[in-house]
Amino acid sequence: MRFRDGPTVLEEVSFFLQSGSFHFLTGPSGAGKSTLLKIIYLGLKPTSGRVRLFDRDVAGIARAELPALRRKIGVVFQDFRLLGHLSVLDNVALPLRIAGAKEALIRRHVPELLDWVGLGEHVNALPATLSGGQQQRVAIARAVIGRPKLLLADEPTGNVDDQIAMRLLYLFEELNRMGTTVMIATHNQGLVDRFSYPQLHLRGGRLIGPGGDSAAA
Ligand SMILES: Nc1ncnc2c1ncn2[C@@H]1O[C@H](COP(=O)(O)OP(=O)(O)OP(=O)(O)O)[C@@H](O)[C@H]1O
Repeated sequence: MRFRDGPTVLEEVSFFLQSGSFHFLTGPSGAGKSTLLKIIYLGLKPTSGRVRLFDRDVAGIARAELPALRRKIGVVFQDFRLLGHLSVLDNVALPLRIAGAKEALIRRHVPELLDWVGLGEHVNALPATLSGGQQQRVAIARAVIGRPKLLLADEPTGNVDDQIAMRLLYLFEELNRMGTTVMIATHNQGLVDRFSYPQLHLRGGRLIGPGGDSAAA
């Protein structure tokens, strides 16, 4: 993967995420973690190579199919991408509303989840009135509320203290137990080491597996 005339950012990155698996994507800042997540989310087209998503070669996917495919993916970007004119509750409810969920279910589940991520007192707030760490948790709640097939989270604990970071990891574990494939990009090695999930480690644009071998998972 290259950006215009820049250097190669990802090279010979090859791996397979088993459905229902949980992986950490680690590596130093600038290693290409965000770029890889964006490629998986089909937000970036790699300059070479092939991507298969949900057993389909993405090269054969029509642009019109992308929204439906992306709805199967919960994603937490580093810039959160919250809708500024909607309350916290309405931001988090969005995937459920798009999926046609009943309002009564939304009113029950969304506040419950917001409570779990420590935002129970902010359900009616607008995102701009929250701190960065709080906005990040809104983005996380929105990513998990619809129980996606795949969860991609980019530094989801980057702006919170240790206690909340563990709570968020438990949330991802719970989602994984219910069948979601999870991939968490982070350079918080201390947090990663508290869990025994496999790590895909990016260094110099290449993937180093748990045993130090190139690629494969
Ligand atoms: N849109 C872009 N245009 C040009 N270069 C880019 C672009 N996006 C990323 N890069 C470059 O690609 C490399 C990898 O960036 P990326 O954001 O994927 O790293 P990262 O591992 O996620 O880093 P961090 O942990 O700091 O978020 C960096 O050298 C970055 O400058």
